[in-house]
Amino acid sequence: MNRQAQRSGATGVHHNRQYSEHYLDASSKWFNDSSSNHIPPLQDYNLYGGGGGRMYRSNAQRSFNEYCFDPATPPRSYAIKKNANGYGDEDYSPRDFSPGLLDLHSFDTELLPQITSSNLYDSEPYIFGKQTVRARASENNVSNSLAAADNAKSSNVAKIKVVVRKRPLNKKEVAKQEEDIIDTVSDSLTVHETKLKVDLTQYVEKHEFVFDAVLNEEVTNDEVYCETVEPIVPIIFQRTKATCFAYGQTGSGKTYTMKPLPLKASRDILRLMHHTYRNQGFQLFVSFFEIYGGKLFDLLNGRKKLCMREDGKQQVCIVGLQEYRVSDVETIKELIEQGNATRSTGTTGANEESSRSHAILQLAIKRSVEGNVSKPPRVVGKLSFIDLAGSERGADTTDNDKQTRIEGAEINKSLLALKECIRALDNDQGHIPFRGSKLTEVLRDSFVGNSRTVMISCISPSSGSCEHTLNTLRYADRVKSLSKGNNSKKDVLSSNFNLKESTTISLSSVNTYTYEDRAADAWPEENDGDEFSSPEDYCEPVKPSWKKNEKVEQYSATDEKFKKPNHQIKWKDIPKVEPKTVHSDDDLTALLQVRVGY
Ligand SMILES: Nc1ncnc2c1ncn2[C@@H]1O[C@H](COP(=O)(O)OP(=O)(O)OP(=O)(O)O)[C@@H](O)[C@H]1O
Repeated sequence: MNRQAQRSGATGVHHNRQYSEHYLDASSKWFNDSSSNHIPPLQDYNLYGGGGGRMYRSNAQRSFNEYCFDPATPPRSYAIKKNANGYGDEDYSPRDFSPGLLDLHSFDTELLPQITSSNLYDSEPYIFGKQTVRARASENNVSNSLAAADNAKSSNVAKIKVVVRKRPLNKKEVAKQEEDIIDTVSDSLTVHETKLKVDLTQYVEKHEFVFDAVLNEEVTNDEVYCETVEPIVPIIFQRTKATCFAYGQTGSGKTYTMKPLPLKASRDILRLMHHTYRNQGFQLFVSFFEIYGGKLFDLLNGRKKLCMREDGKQQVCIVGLQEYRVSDVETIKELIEQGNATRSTGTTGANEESSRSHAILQLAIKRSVEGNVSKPPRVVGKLSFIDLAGSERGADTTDNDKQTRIEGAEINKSLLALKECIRALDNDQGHIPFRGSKLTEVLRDSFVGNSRTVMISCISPSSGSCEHTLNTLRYADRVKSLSKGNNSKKDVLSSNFNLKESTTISLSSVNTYTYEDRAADAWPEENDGDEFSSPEDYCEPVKPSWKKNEKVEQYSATDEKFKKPNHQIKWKDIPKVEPKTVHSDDDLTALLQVRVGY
């Protein structure tokens, strides 16, 4: 039984995979991939703490010490802590030692050149202790086959995967009697938008979307990790750069979703380093910085201002960024916590603890060239986590102060630049405007060359956020089209499918929630940061009126009309929809226009 099936069974969540013809190719790649997980179980890793593993641990420690006390590297103090299993772990507090280099500009950021399989696994830059040649040879054989499996796996991982995560209604939304207007079935979701006709009767317009995965409000952060990042972890050992980023309106759950992912990924990376790639000399480095107001700040070095440069090979270098070489999960946890605490947050009209910056946490796998430890190690692969600042509408910012509005304008400017890049990639344009913003310069890696990208679009289920939600989903849909190759005709079709699969249902007899009410309550004046502080705070979703309505059911997502996206279909009662809503491909452009008034 594959993991998906197990998960569905365990949680009762909806994830039964059904792929429409349109999406089978890319999605099934991921499906195949995630169903065959070669990462050894966590227990295997823990075993290294005792028995036969001890030799490895002490050897690893020696190797690490050798590195740390290399004359080229400033000496560090460190403390031995006991880990959960009672075994000693080097635990380097970020404050206890100076970081392991890194002026990225000062050395080659190019990926380590391709190493032939025999080279890779025969060479031993770090020869550990008293292992016999035979033992090493047999270990290398195991590593070879596991690594070969990872190689095969990496080629099956789609270049871009788009996942949508719906959060639960929060207390405030429930108190305002806002409804859950998002219906999820398998990998599709339907947004039920309440609208008014010219004669002021209400109707519901349905918008249907299909993505690589749709995660509903019951899905845990662990499951989000399994669906999104876990499949790309092994491939960063295969000379690949991978990026996971969260996109969505402020307060939609981006930080909540992104925060746990790097630590979970580090755990898997270390497990691979200590198991599949044991004795191969791979090293793990962590860096964490933010883009705030178009400037870069090092979150692991007292918010030191950083400088971004492009070298002759168009490689982006972040001058002065400090990286920490890490070898245990606890240290990574401390670093991540330190970085998160240093991040710029603020209160907006929409979220009390809003991230006002784009935060970028990078896990880099490095390896010394041909085992030459005297040279600085070179990047083999990189996994970047980007928690984008929330997108906002001008309408949401009326009660924000000037600083917050300027921040918002800057955020939207960079998100627009990102959209421009995506559009250019989508159209297969020769020139991709990566230089449009600092954000896109950093993200350049994610979209070119041998790269993999996972976009997690976070949405709120509430009726008051409907417009935001549709904007986010259309944006995600655009990104999704990139994963289908550069067949623009096909892309147009798939986009049209998502945009046109909407219909209208008269709700005048059922829905008493007026347009004016909705406009007034479009977004809470302020968001209580503790609204989700404990599981008890989750609110039992109110059964939405469209779910109670018989007429609505007859137009459900399983309707034949939805199954076959036939653009000749003439929907009954389709009113003239405001162009802003229908043709919102340029939502971010519209956002910027709103901001011109500043
Ligand atoms: N899936 C979820 N389950 C439970 N609580 C959630 C979920 N998603 C978000 N929340 C809660 O919603 C609130 C807002 O989430 P979060 O801060 O992650 O939003 P955000 O999109 O990062 O906002 P901003 O862009 O303003 O930083 C937080 O209190 C968070 O705990």
